[in-house]
Amino acid sequence: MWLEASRIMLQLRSLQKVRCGILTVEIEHVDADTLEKLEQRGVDCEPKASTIRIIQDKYSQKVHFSRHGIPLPEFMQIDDLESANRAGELFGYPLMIKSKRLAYDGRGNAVAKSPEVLSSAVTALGGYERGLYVEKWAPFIKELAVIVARGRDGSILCYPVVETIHKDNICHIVKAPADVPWKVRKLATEVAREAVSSLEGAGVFAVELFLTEDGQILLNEVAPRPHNSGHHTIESCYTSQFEQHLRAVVGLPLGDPSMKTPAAIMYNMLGEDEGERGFQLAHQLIRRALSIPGAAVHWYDKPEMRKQRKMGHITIIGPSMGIVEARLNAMLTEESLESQTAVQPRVGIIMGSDSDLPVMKEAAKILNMFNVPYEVRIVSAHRTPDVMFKYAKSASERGVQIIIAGAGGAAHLPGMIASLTPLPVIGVPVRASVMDGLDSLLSIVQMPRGVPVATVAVNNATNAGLLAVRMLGVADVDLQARMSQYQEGTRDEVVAKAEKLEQVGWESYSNS
Ligand SMILES: Nc1cncn1[C@@H]1O[C@H](COP(=O)(O)O)[C@@H](O)[C@H]1O
Repeated sequence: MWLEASRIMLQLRSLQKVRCGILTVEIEHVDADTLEKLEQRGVDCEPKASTIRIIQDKYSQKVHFSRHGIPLPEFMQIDDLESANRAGELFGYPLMIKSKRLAYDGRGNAVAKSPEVLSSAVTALGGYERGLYVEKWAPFIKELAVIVARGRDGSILCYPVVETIHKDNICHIVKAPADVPWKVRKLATEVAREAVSSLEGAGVFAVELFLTEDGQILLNEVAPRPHNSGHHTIESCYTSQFEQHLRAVVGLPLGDPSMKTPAAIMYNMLGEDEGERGFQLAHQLIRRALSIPGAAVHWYDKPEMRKQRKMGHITIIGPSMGIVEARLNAMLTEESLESQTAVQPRVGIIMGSDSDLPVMKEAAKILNMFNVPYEVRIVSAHRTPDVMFKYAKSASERGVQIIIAGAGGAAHLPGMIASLTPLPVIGVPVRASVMDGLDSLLSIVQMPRGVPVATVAVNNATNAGLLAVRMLGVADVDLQARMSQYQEGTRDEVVAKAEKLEQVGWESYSNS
């Protein structure tokens, strides 16, 4: 049974497009035979009554979640103008009016900015008969989403929290991971996990959330299926949401949901125009995407092109969010990628003054030797504190992975930089004109607990460069192999010198 299940899963995995609901495997381009086999193998191909109610009726979904104590915007059902007005008085305006059923991609939602426009907003949604409810306006600063996988045995795994950026109520861009503090990511994951734990069924669920200004996470809704906010996982995670869904439904162990690349952006290709013109515009974008590093194009091959219709998506992955954003801009603006990402340094070499350059250039020489891209800047903690602040804050976003900071005298630069960035900082005490560099050494090495600076010997920027290469080597097998080679080289040099000393004796060795 197990082998058969994995065989079916592998067969299904190779399919381009799989659409599933909870315990529903609705697969396009798959012969009835495979579906029959799934059923034979115990996969329910019909949704369960208890879960379908939650899927189809969003009001019931909200009632369900509020009963389970999941944080939600306040909501209530409206059946006529009287109850709608009552809701307006209770929640205030703007008031979010939602259709209970068939609401997706911005459809089935309307905003009433004042009591006067309540009726027209309701009419636009198809009237009270359609089944409506209202929600208190959630003053969110970001929309987040978490794909949660739940196995047949109830095991649960969460994908990284993403930020979804909407345009005209339609998902436009998904950024993975979301640029929010760690504690917000943790809270969002907890809320998503709780919401899915309260449901029945196996599969992947997309949990859409609001982040409010005061750091609260509110649940917006749960889509019980693979979702647009999880498309990036195809390229960016060890297990894509589609494979995960099949694993969950078939009853196999869930796969690793973590990201295998530091950053990803999913861009939805929406129809820009009707018909042929729309196809031409989409194909121009695809052409540009094909020249962008890390970009993967997914075209859904829908027969008809309509304005604002999702026709496909493009996922771009890369070593940092800043770099992925630059790639996206290059794709959308037709500017050359070089002008957007002229330098993609992995190491930043900074120093307090140009007088430090004769020492600090040795770090650059090492990075040259190992072909590690770097940038060199003069940033003074005392003379240009604002530049220092900006540099430290933007470094990680721009793809810098390690900062080597050198300074002399009251050498506060490495420590201050370390306090402003989560990146590792290597400090180089530069010997200034007095005290033989002891002042610089102590200023850099005596950091308070909680803010580490890896301090090398006075004036030894060579070691700072080598340490940076070793750090990068942890996740770069090529670089690590080259480091071993370098170490062998230094060893051979010493052995050769020792042999020579033995052969010629110390006197002629010192004179040579
Ligand atoms: N501590 C400090 C703050 N800003 C610059 N420095 C350091 O002061 C020393 C002397 O700098 P200058 O030669 O520009 O006077 C340099 O080592 C430089 O890193």
